[in-house]
Amino acid sequence: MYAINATDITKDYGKGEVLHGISYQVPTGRIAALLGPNGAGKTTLIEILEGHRGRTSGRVEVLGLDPGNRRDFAELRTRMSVVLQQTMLEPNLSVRDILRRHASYYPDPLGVGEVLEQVELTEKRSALVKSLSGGQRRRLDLALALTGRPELLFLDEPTTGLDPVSRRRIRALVAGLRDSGTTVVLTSHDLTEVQELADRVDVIRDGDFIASGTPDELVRGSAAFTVVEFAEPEGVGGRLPEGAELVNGRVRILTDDQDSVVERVRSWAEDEGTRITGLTIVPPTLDDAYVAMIENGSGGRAPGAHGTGKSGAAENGALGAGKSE
Ligand SMILES: Nc1ncnc2c1ncn2[C@@H]1O[C@H](COP(=O)(O)OP(=O)(O)OP(=O)(O)O)[C@@H](O)[C@H]1O
Repeated sequence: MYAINATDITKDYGKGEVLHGISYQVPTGRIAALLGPNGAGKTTLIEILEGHRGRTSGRVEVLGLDPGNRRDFAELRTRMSVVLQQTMLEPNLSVRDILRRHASYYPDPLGVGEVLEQVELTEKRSALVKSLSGGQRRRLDLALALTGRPELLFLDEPTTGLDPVSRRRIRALVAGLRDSGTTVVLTSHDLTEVQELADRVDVIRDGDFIASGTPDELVRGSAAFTVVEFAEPEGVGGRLPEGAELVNGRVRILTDDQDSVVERVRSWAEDEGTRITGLTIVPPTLDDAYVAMIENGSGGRAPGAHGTGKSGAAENGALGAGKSE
């Protein structure tokens, strides 16, 4: 079952296509992250899915409804929520009043107490909106989005500007939503957050998908390397293992096969009659993989983990985005 099933979407604002016949699927109850550089087409796609922007061509089903159809859109508004990066709220209303008013727009809203508890803002229920801190304000945005018990939630940079504790709380909240069956579409430039939360990631560039998969699949399939490092051994006269470089007193080797590098380093040390100390092995992160992907184009080391447009989506069961023929 897909919460979102969009095929062959094109968008032309009048100066040529910015989305080139792309397809995008999000299974129900998953957290899907949409990544891409500035101007890639993320907002355009998301707004088409939300029904806030028309498409030039293609088919879109969101919760089984067409957001481009006026009647379907009216129903969708009661079943999905959007949390934008910045929201305008009346500064002189209290948290409680703003939530009460918002609840009146939905057929079966959560109670104000319940939703405040969910976002851990209960102690601020009587506070005015203008008196909230940035993190508290972000939690109020989420509370508003959750009030209508959405089946689908679009979240734009949910934790930007928050302190680490607030960030962790919001991430836990989002993960909890998924666990209770809500589908979440996340746009974030914080790839640690994406790696932690997302069940699947789709990367868009210049209006086409260039990679799709789980965070692990994208990391494994990328051109990003594991970094093997150890302290520069004494008494080796500046000699280093093959492929190594010296960086700030540490010997560094970049590899996509850490086991054979570690083996090679061990036998090198034996031959040199020295000991390896301070060995660290740091696997690539989604951040590394993403940067490699954007800088190198769509090429990767593991075919099938990602690919261009249609092939990436079609060949791997975990994948969902691509360009349809
Ligand atoms: N209203 C508009 N009129 C004309 N062109 C637009 C409009 N909105 C977006 N575009 C163009 O469409 C392309 C995709 O823009 P979009 O905002 O979807 O990218 P994005 O991936 O969300 O970027 P960012 O990360 O910077 O927000 C860009 O070339 C942009 O200039």
